[in-house]
Amino acid sequence: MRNGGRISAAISVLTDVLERHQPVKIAVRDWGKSARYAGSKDRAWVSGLVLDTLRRRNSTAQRMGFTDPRALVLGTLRFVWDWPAADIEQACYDEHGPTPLTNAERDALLNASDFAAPIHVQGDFPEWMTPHMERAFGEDTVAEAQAMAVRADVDLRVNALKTDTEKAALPLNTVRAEPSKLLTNAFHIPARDPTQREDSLENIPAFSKGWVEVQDAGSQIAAAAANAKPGEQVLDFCAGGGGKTLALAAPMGGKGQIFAYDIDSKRLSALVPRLKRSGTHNVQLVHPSEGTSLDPLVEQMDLVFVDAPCTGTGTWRRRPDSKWRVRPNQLGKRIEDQRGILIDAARFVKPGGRLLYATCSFLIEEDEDRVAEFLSGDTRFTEEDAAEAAIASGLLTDHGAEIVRKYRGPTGSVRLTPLRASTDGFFFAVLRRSA
Ligand SMILES: C[S@@+](CC[C@H](N)C(=O)[O-])C[C@H]1O[C@@H](n2cnc3c(N)ncnc32)[C@H](O)[C@@H]1O
Repeated sequence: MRNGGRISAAISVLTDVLERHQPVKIAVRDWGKSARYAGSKDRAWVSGLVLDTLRRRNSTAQRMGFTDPRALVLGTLRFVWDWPAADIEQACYDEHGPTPLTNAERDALLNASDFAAPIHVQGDFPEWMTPHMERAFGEDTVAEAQAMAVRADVDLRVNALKTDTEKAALPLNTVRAEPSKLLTNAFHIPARDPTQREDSLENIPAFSKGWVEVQDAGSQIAAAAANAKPGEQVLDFCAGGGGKTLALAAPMGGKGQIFAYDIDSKRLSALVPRLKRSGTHNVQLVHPSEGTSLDPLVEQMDLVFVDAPCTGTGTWRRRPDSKWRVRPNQLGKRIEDQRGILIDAARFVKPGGRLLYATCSFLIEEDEDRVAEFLSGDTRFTEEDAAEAAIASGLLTDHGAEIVRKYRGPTGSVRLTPLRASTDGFFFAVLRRSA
């Protein structure tokens, strides 16, 4: 496809996302079905342009003076992809390209000067979130938010059940993976350019052999802070697709037991092939819909891991559409969920055991507030130093240790962000039940 046709496709996909509230993946898939002539490179290009447009939606709208999908896509080409205005004008004359630029659009594209704007525009986040963002980040709000408005890097966790970092390094050369700066058992791949054709990570042999798993370094560090040990009894209470389950299983070396539970049984099914690929044999799935029950596990667990459902604000780099979908009432609903889940999950911790609370949200309302409220209602638990717990796993590099100590809050929990650590936004706290 010529670029003009791709730009038209991006405008139509973005219209579906913004006006019909379709997730980007679905909207691109639907467009791909109707555009049989489009190859995988075209789909990556269109999807990349739509995602970048969503990442910088507010600031691009401000520069363009319009908020419609066409203005946003054209503005992204100019202000995010750095296309000269003349190239955008030219692409409009390609076969299937968008209609020619209006004078107002041309003026906006030619005027690339800096602009003064409120912080939700500078930081490209929904206006209603301003007080929440400022509560979490204070004067760093714009810088933190801007670091969430770029493409995400990709991290790979080396699966100790199958290989080690040294052996995994060679086959990972093909995907430009570099050793992680934060973790000794991980690799880091700089954000991919959607205009370049690159191998899908899931097609590389190291992935299909179960040597590596795609997992953000923030998520890996939260799992490290749980310090799951061989022989322990572990409950992954919100196991979902099992990212944390697998990361907890690796240091256990097949000894002990992990119970993977999720209220949504369907989500657990994604875990089955992942367990097989990773060579993990000590995980039992607990499906609420199949009548299996957690009751026998009450007060029996050395470790209960709560990867709580949340607004997912920490993943805005990867899922920029979710940034514009989050609403105050959803935040309220998530807080209610987190409150109930913490109380429920705590029942399974044995005396002396630990409860790890994690979210992929940077909102204090979903993080520190929830931990503080839980602790005030259950005085058997006290908070420990989550940074030192992560370091004790032996999985952090010196730099990783420095980062978790630097971003440890006054009560011991840790919040990582793209700006602070080049990770997703991730929060984790370690709570210990008295013996
Ligand atoms: C952040 S996701 C978990 C991601 C997963 N741990 C991973 O690493 O891939 C949160 C999960 O909590 C589950 N959940 C929501 N409410 C729950 C509840 N009351 N009890 C248990 N799980 C719940 C959701 O179905 C969702 O899969």
